[in-house]
Amino acid sequence: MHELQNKDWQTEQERVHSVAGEIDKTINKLKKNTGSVSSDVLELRKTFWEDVTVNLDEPDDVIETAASIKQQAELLSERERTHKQLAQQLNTLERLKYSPYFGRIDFFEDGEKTVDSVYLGIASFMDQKEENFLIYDWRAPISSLYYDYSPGPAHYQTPEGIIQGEMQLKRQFIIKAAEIKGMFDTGVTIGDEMLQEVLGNTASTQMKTIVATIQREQNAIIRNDKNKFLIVQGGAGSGKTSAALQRVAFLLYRYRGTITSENIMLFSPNPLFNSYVATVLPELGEENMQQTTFQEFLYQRIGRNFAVEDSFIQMEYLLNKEHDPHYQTRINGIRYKASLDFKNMIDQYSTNLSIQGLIFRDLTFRGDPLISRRDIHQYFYSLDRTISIPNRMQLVKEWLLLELKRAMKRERTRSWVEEEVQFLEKEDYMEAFKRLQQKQRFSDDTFDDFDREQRLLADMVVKQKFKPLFSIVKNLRFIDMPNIYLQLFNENQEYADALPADWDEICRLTRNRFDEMVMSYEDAAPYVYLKDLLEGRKVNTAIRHIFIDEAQDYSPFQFAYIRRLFPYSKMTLLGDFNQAIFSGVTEAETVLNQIVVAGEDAAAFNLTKTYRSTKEIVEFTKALIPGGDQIEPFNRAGNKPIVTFINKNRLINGITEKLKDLQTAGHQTIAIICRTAEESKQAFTALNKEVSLNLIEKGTIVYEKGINVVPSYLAKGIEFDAVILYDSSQYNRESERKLFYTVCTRAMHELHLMTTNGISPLMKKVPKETYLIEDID
Ligand SMILES: Nc1ncnc2c1ncn2[C@@H]1O[C@H](COP(=O)(O)OP(=O)(O)OP(=O)(O)O)[C@@H](O)[C@H]1O
Repeated sequence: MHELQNKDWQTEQERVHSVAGEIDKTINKLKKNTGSVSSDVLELRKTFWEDVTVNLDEPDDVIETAASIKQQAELLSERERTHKQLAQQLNTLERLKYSPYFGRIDFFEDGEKTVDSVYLGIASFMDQKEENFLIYDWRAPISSLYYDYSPGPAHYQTPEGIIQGEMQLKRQFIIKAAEIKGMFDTGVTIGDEMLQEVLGNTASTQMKTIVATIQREQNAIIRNDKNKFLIVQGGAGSGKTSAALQRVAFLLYRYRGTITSENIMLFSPNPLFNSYVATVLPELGEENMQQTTFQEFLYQRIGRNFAVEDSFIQMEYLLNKEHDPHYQTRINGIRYKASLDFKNMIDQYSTNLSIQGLIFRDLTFRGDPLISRRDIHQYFYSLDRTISIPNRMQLVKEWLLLELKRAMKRERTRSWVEEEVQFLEKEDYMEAFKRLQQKQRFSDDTFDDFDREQRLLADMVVKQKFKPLFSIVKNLRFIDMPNIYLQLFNENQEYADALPADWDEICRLTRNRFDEMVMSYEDAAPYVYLKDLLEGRKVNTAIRHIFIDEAQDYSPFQFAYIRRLFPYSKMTLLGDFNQAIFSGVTEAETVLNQIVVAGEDAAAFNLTKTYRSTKEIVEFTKALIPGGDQIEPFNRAGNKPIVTFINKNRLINGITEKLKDLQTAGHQTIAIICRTAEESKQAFTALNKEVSLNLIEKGTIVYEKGINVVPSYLAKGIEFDAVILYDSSQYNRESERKLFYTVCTRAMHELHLMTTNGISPLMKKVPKETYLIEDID
């Protein structure tokens, strides 16, 4: 380091110490406040009832008591809120004290006399007089200069307009425990050195923030506040998920006061991924957004009677059951049910249902029909046709509830009731006695009392027996949804202009599955969509921004469904059509390669630089996919991928040896990726005798450092230091190319492909110089 640098380093280090000292002062002040607020909260909780005047003598007193309780509760919740905010602030300050900032820019604004030095960190921090920013939040308008420009002319956007000027310096820091560990003045992009440092680290089982090294193309996605729809296509490891999460943080900052983490929802591929990304926002001092998986979201709407398949069961079928006689029909069905054509068919069908064709269920009581499906049908279609179907369903519901009440009255005097009363438990008698007492209906005449009690007990018996019927009616389960849905699967149906060639077969297969009470994954969204059209479902107005990660796994139909439920929400879709592993097998359309938001306020982004894997791994993986030459690796060196020929009998031994070598080389998260869940289980059982490892299954919520055995489709979205493909020769169908690409791109530093049956045909076009061959057969 030459002298100037040395001097700079010293000056910067002094500033870090001084800022950390200031932060410390604020922390101490805040701690005192927090202390008093938390003792307020404790005290309020303890004395809650002492401070409330409870008097229930007169109606007026009751009202006053209620008001007094409400006031006390409001006071407590206000204090609790303050406490939470203070705790959050303290948390952020502690982080700032450890590492106050990661970047500095010197900006000479046009028309000003002095240069501003702007230091960027995860949150803003002002001096004690609250006059100057010692740290700027990375999301502040001026901070975008850091991500968008290298020294030279630069400008940034503020709500008031564009600010022009010249950037004179751009500097990056690595600061830990208030000590500068690294400092780089950067030229063109955000420091190669810094990225090298970050990306060269070992993989973590939780995703990390990238605020210090966000790249310009990523910044454009993160800060976009103009468009309703953002569609991001990006290669494996190009930072789509990272961009999504930093964008959440940006939106929370940009719209603070109007939206909170409660108003943002992320759809992610599985629960494991949910927990993988869960630490990013808290690291940035923000609360996590709402997280869900599409399945979870959908399945709340399907009755409990069905065995509901998830996308993983579907995937297992697609990978394992190639020789099933219905395989091709199922695939054709999946493809059609993913399309907007099918949605149009359902729309047409539902319009027709307004006039005719709805099917209802009998309401039966003690084995006899109480209200027949025909009566319900008649009642429904006697209602004014201009009333929407959901509104007519509500009217039917009200009518049925009345009918049930009438029927209940009739039943009370029937002999079965009297019989049942005999068998009531002692507790039921006590209950009846209590109720009579409450109603003060006991008279002096004990004979009358006996009669009254009997009537009340009869009431109780009847009510109990009618309870399930009331629940059916209230939940609209008198609509025979499965059969209404199945009516679509009719060879002569007329709701679509063009049907798939083997429509008859698709109909048969769909009906058979329903007969077995199995809801296939491809039917779930269409079924719920139709159900919503008939029953009505309130649209969600609380969610203002939706993020869909791994968007390539959503069909246009599923996306249309999500849009219908969140009509007021802005949406960011991120995905990679080369990782469309489900539609890779079925060739169904995905939301990413069909323009589902054509003609709307949408912006498209294409991320071609990739950061996860070493240059050598990327050179290999990009040759696996069409158009892969556009993918540009970040320049980080490592070993070439190794293809290992091995006899099937020796596979477990061979992998065990590799695992030992990889651990010796310091790799902390190692994945053995198998093609299916079945293969994962076998591999796990065999390897578990040799080394300590974990098995990841579809219900797995967190994964640990160490060695993990994981089925291909569950590895998506996450990354490992080293990846061993259990048997790469098994990826041999063209339809599994995307799956093969997805699993190979999970590796950050090392990729090993075991093969028991020659080189996978999917590697035909991969240049030989991009990998090494090892033969331990
Ligand atoms: N600007 C950046 N600075 C530092 N690291 C980055 C940056 N962008 C991406 N990365 C890192 O690259 C890796 C891949 O990022 P991420 O998972 O967001 O990519 P992705 O596009 O969602 O990948 P995939 O489609 O394969 O799931 C992560 O380790 C992430 O931290």
